[in-house]
Amino acid sequence: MYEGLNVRSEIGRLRKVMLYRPGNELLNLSPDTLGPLLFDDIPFLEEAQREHDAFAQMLRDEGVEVLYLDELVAEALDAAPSARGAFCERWLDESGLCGRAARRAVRELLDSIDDTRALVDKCIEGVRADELDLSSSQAASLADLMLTDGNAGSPLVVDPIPNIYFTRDTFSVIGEGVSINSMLSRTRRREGVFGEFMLRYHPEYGGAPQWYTSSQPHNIEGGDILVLGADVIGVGISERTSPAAIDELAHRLLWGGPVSGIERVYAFSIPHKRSFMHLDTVFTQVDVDAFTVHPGILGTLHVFELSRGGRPGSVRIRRLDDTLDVILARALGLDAVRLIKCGGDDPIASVREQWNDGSNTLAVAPGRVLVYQRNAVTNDILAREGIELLEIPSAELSRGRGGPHCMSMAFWRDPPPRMMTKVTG
Ligand SMILES: NC(=[NH2+])NCCC[C@H](N)C(=O)O
Repeated sequence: MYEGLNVRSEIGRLRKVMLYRPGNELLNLSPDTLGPLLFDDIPFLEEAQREHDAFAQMLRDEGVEVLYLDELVAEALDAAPSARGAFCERWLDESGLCGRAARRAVRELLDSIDDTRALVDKCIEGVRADELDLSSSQAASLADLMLTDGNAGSPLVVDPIPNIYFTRDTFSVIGEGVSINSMLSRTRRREGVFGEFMLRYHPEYGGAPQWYTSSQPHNIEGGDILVLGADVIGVGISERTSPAAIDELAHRLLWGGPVSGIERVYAFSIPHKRSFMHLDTVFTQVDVDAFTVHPGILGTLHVFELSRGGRPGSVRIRRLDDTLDVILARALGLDAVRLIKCGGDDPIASVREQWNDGSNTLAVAPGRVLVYQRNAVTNDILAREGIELLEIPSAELSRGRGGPHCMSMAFWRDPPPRMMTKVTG
């Protein structure tokens, strides 16, 4: 049996996590590209790195092994003789480069980098025209000429991949397998290449069962996937995740070849707007029976429960329109859960702090969570509710619109003290 990954809750003691430390890709952001690259501002890189290092150190101090995405990808590329070349070609296919000569020149640039981790980081950083040996005499097409003459309107020939520090999104560990997600935006689809190669070739993590693959046509993003218990997950039907993708993921989890252990999938319909970008911006679990939530989600929700139907291969869908606390209690097999409102009852603090990921927390154990320090109102309330907080400095990291949960992909968690598997009602 495959034994590299194991996540069966959001709160069991965290043993291993994958992060990515923001790098030079943030220096290739410019005011004109912020929109398509899904950033709201340009972070000050040095400070963002200091904050990220503090985040990683807090995790290590909690006994968590911290892995870095670019290091894992480099190890994977070094593990198989043809992997590096195949990776470069796949990355070039996704790069948006059109000219043949430009593509050749970028490939030469990549081939000139000996160290594999430096190659991976270069692919994340983006490529500027002035780094290439590409004069108009070598141009092989109109697309090349536009680049060499500086007519393309940007000094970059390949865009950076700035959202890669949100390691939650491009693939998701569910049980012992992964969902390799199919991202909605062009900029984030390019992140998929890194996870894909890592999960194919890495000596330890390659070969995990795949519950979804990025070649499937429907969009799904990891921020919408919450592993609520050993046999139950929640998925947001959101701007980024389509109901058709949830159908396919659920079918595979419930009926697929390798046994996933998943018996129920709860699909939560959430508004299609930036402050509700993913399910994990709306709520995250902080204790066995407690969640921090965006107050905008209180009220009746449209939720669907997917489970195995009577006939082989069929999926039963039950519509459960109810409030979040009732649905989560049902999903976890508890009599009740506590919902702790981001920003409490203050309408301004609640939207301000939710915008800065006040309800996006990462549990290292039941009742012990990492939060952004800047969300002081929410943090006070969490502390009063008995939650132990580890506060991450967050002036710069938060500008990418993601918090501790988005910035981490759990690889291994111990089972929580009480496995939550029973359906009530
Ligand atoms: N799991 C999350 N909530 N991730 C946040 C991702 C933020 C990123 N700027 C985006 O728009 O895609």
